Amino acid sequence: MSTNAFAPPEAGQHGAMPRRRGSLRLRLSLGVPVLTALVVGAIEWSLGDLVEAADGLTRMVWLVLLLSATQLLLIEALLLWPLRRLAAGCEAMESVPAPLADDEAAPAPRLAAELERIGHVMRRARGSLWQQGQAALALQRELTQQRELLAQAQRELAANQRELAGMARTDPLTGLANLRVFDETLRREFKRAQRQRGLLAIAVLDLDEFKQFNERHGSAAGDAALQRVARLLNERFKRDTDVVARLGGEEFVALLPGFGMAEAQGVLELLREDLRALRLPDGQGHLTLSVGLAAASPGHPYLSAQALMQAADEALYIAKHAGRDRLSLAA
Ligand SMILES: Nc1nc2c(ncn2[C@@H]2O[C@H](COP(=O)(O)OP(=O)(O)OP(=O)(O)O)[C@@H](O)[C@H]2O)c(=O)[nH]1
Repeated sequence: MSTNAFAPPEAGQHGAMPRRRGSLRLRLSLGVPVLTALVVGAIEWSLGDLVEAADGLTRMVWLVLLLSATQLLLIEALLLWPLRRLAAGCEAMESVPAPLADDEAAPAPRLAAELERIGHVMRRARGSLWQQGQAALALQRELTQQRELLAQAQRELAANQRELAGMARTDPLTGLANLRVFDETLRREFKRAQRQRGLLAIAVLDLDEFKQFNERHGSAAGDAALQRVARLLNERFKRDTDVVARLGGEEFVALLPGFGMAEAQGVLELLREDLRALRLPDGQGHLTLSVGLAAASPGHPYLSAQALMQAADEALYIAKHAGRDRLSLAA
């Protein structure tokens, strides 16, 4: 039996097992009587005279002893010895295999090559993982940049929306409220004045002969002049309730809640003085204003906001036709 209990079975060994079991049975059933008879015969033949001389009982005892000894030997040889080998084999299979001796380590070169191959695959896998990690980091950086760009775009969009909303309510050249805002405010303040039996004045202001100014000094100078007049208006009408707007071209309007004709007239005269004092660039001379003023009060009511506005417009028309650079009061 091999010392290596884990050695693979030799070819055909499994197939031979049933035959070996059959052979054992044959040996036990046929071999034992036959061999016993042969052994007894041989002994009787070799001890012939001695056996012949013995009496019947002694001969019988002798034969029984011989048979028993022979059968014991045969059972030992044919049955017990194979069983012992089998038991030894099973014990060897259950025990821990002994380490391979150096001369038994034949697969070492193959094992080393396999380990080398596995190491190579693991190094490649590690390199691939590192590359994927780098790619993920680059993607993360890109994502952060895109987020910053998106946040920047959102800020710009919000600013643009505010600007657009502002543009919808303001005159782009002067920054004053536009006609739409003025109309809303006029309707609101007129109703309030009616409700509270308060005062409400409207002044329509128009620069005189601005066409000539543009022709002499250019439209850029005209734009700058319009901006300076707008600043004067803002400075002069600076109460929270005052609203100054550009109606278009060189025409402006001031809505003065709580002011009657006298108060509004006083402020407008100051404004005309401001304009006279305004220093324009060399050679541009000075600007003058024509103003039409109308005021609603409990003693002088108007039917509607439009009627009040129309009265101020008519007063302006009178001021223009009276020679310009003056303030005209609505009747
Ligand atoms: N530079 C500049 N000029 C403008 C603007 N809007 C209108 N104007 C000019 O203002 C002038 C207005 O001319 P008119 O309506 O005849 O009025 P005016 O010359 O002031 O004459 P009166 O009002 O009768 O005194 C025109 O020449 C327009 O081109 C603007 O935003 N910028």
